Amino acid sequence: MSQDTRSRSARSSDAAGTEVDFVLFGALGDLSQRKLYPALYHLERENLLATSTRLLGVARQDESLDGFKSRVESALKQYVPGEELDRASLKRFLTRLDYRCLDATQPEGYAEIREWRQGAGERPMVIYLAVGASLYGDICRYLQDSGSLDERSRVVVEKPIGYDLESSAEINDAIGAVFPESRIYRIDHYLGKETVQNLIALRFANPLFGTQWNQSHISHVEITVAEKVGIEGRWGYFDQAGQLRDMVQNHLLQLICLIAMDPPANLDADAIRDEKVKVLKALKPFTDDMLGRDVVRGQYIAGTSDGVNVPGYLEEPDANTESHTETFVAMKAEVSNWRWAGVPFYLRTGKRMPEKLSQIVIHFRQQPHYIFDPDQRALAANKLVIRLQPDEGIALQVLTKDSGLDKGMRLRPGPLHLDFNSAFSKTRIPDAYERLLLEVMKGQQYLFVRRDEVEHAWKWCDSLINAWRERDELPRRYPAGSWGPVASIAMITQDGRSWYEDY
Ligand SMILES: NC(=O)C1=CN([C@@H]2O[C@H](COP(=O)(O)OP(=O)(O)OC[C@H]3O[C@@H](n4cnc5c(N)ncnc54)[C@H](OP(=O)(O)O)[C@@H]3O)[C@@H](O)[C@H]2O)C=CC1
Ligand SMILES: O=C1O[C@H](COP(=O)(O)O)[C@@H](O)[C@H](O)[C@H]1O
Repeated sequence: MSQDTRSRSARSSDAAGTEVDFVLFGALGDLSQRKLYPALYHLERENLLATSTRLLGVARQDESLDGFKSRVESALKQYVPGEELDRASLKRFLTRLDYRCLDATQPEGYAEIREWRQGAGERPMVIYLAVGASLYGDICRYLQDSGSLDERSRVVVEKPIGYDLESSAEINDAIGAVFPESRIYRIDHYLGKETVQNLIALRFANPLFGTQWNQSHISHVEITVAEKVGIEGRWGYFDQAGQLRDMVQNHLLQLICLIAMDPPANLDADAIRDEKVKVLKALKPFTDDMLGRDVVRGQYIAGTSDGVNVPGYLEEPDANTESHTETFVAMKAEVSNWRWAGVPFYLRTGKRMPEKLSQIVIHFRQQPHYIFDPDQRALAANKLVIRLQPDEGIALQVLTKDSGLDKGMRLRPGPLHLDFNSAFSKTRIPDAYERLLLEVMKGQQYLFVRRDEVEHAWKWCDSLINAWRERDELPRRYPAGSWGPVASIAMITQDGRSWYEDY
């Protein structure tokens, strides 16, 4: 028996307590194919799905059960690396599947779900809404009216919830009319990423950082979430959203929360979420004078990606040639509280950048009195680089003496580096959705976003969106394959700083 197989069978008991049935709305959509089936397959392979667990796929297309299974199998072949796709696990996974064609906006079809659940015994039902947020309210209501739910049913909803504070409140009200907050799981998949989880461990398990984590010791924080991809056939959705709603309102603000929050009293979901809400409330609202100076919007034009010519945003399939939607945003944010006053949080995120890179850089302040070579003064500060993807890891840049007889006391910056892949090479780093689905099955909410978090995040983003609208601010152009508009570099250099570039 290989070590891998042994460790998988050793874990088979872990599935205890996770018996659920999944009902997946949006079962033929992009998210299900690319993320949800691969994640569930991996849980299957790791023996983390209870034997009794079943999955009912729901979508509008008329599809036979065999047809559905073969579409799921194709998705797995496409999105799971060949060496991780084994026959036995695949077969087990496919036998769990069932499919119903129904239009979620029509109440009649929901009796099928109630019937499918008959005989499920004590297994709670997890309803995963991988459909547009405008359908969430109807689906919850019709599930309830059809008698498909009980007091253990849980609902998982995808981001973005709404378009602004008002629309998100309407959607949350509609979900909340059926499910209590304790059974609503709002996904932000960044919270399931390994290194994001590690932020909590790093900050609150290491006294070294605990004492340094404030404005007395940190000069500024950078967060870069660069995507190499463009719109990938999602123009219809993306053009209504833009990068601010698609990425900043959720993923980047969650990262700020985890960096900036005070230590929670314990690891309970609400203890963590209470602290995150305090950060969101402390975000300094945008004022008119900050717009030109501290915020840059961009939209990509044609350029190259890996040496191949790629179209601009306005030339993508389905594009509207008049669109002013941003595909890039950079900004200087501030958390106005005791711990962080005066510490800029520089954020940037965009599509069609030169590479896929998500990282946080914490820049520590320099020593109050400097005694080394004056030419090296700019080097003399520690940086903590937290790499979310690719190559998950954490590196602390420290200064040591350059070795050699002729070097005197010259400084050399170098990393104390923890590379997750080599340090923990026996363990595959699970995808965020695997962890999140597992937590839903266990009924644990600490990696999910509470309603007030979503709403405070919208409130802050709305202030910026309204300001853009009032000023009729157009996005600046940047070529695909570049790091965004030149103005995003000027935004940080005006403060005597630069984006960290040791990729
Ligand atoms: N794709 C992604 O990478 C991400 C997506 N999300 C969110 O996930 C959700 C799904 O996105 P995505 O998978 O991209 O969307 P797609 O458009 O690819 O898929 C939508 C799915 O919903 C089904 N559907 C639509 N309307 C109905 C209806 N009236 N009744 C029943 N089924 C319906 C479609 O069924 P049919 O095919 O039969 O029409 C299809 O299976 C959205 O909320 C999105 O914002 C969040 C993060 C990332
Ligand atoms: O939620 C979303 O995230 C993806 C980026 O996720 P990542 O895990 O690949 O960093 C983004 O492409 C998509 O537009 C957005 O909706």
